[in-house]
Amino acid sequence: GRFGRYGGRYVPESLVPACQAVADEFARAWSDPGFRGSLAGLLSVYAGRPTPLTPALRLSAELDVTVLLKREDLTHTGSHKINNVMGQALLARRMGRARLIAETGAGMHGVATATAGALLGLPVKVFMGERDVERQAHNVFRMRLLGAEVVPVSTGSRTLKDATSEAMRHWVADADEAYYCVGSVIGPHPYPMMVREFQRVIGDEARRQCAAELPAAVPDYVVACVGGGSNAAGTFAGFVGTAAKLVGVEAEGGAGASNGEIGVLHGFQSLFLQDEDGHIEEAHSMAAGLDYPGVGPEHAHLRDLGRARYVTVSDAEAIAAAVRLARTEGILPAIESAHALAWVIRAAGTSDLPAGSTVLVTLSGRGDKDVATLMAETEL
Ligand SMILES: Cc1ncc(COP(=O)(O)O)c(/C=N/[C@H](C(=O)O)[C@@H](O)C(C)C)c1O
Repeated sequence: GRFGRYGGRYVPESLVPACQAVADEFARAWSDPGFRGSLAGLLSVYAGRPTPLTPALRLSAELDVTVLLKREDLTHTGSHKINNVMGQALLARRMGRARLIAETGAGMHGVATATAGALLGLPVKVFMGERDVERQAHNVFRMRLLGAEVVPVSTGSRTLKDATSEAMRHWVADADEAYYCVGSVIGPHPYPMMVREFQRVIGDEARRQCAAELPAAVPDYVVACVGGGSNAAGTFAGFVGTAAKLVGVEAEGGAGASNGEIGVLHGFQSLFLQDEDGHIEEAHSMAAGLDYPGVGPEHAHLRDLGRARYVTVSDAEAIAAAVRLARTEGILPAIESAHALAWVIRAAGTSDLPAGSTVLVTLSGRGDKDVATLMAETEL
């Protein structure tokens, strides 16, 4: 359960059996063709996979780099979160669990969990920071429409960090009946590895699509935004064995991999924003999905190995990138995904991203939930 020095399982004794039960069942399920077939079937007929790899022709011409967009915004519920939740919900049913617990920040993971609960007939309880309940109201309504109970969390910074802590506290109290559905490559072992495995469908598909469509078969760069890091980990998984350069883009205000120090939170050791006393600091990102003060352990390890590079972009750069994609390609990305594109726009034509390069960018979600934010920030 480790990625180099990172990862592990730093949980209270009372959670060890629950985490081990998930790890054991996942190992069995992941080598069971029946489970794999059920998951692949649902991802196809229900979640809408495979997602397209869309050439952004007008934007590519403007930037003089070839931009290919991996369209996780086109999955059912509108983000990559559905990939992970379908796997975990099937696992929960296989384990005979009676209900699902989840944390959410941007609400997309909460919506995906509520969706899977409705599909499989499992009650869902989603913990969400009060600040996020306000700024992602669109998704709170969707969760409730889908039959989930949304529990506002009013402790701490009232965002994702506190929602995750509250969800884990609740799981301790209900570990026999409830299954904790983690939304990113964070948490105690096996979650970071398991969520990466559920999300690697992004990278595995993209690898095949690049092999079919690119003369070089592999893009020069693979870029994805990083909150906890699951859409990036899934995308990178398809290319880590190739020569493609991997770039994770964090929010300036929530950059665990870029600005963090080693620490422990939410059951795992990784890189977290912390003060000199080792207290985990609050993240400050306009993007609720990136508003996390740490990063998944696999990314911390990839950074240490030098196999992936982690950069940050500002709120303003992300907003400008979202509007630019809308106007050059007719695609309104989630503000989280716009962070990945913002780095491509900044770097295009420089030694970081030379003219003529081919770059694959994962669009982790669609921007419906962010329309109010974008309208408020943009003179239209
Ligand atoms: C559209 C979209 N794109 C990217 C992210 C960042 O999550 P990762 O892919 O796990 O880094 C997110 C994260 N969303 C989570 C959520 O909706 O609850 C997030 O807030 C937490 C699960 C970490 C997202 O919604």
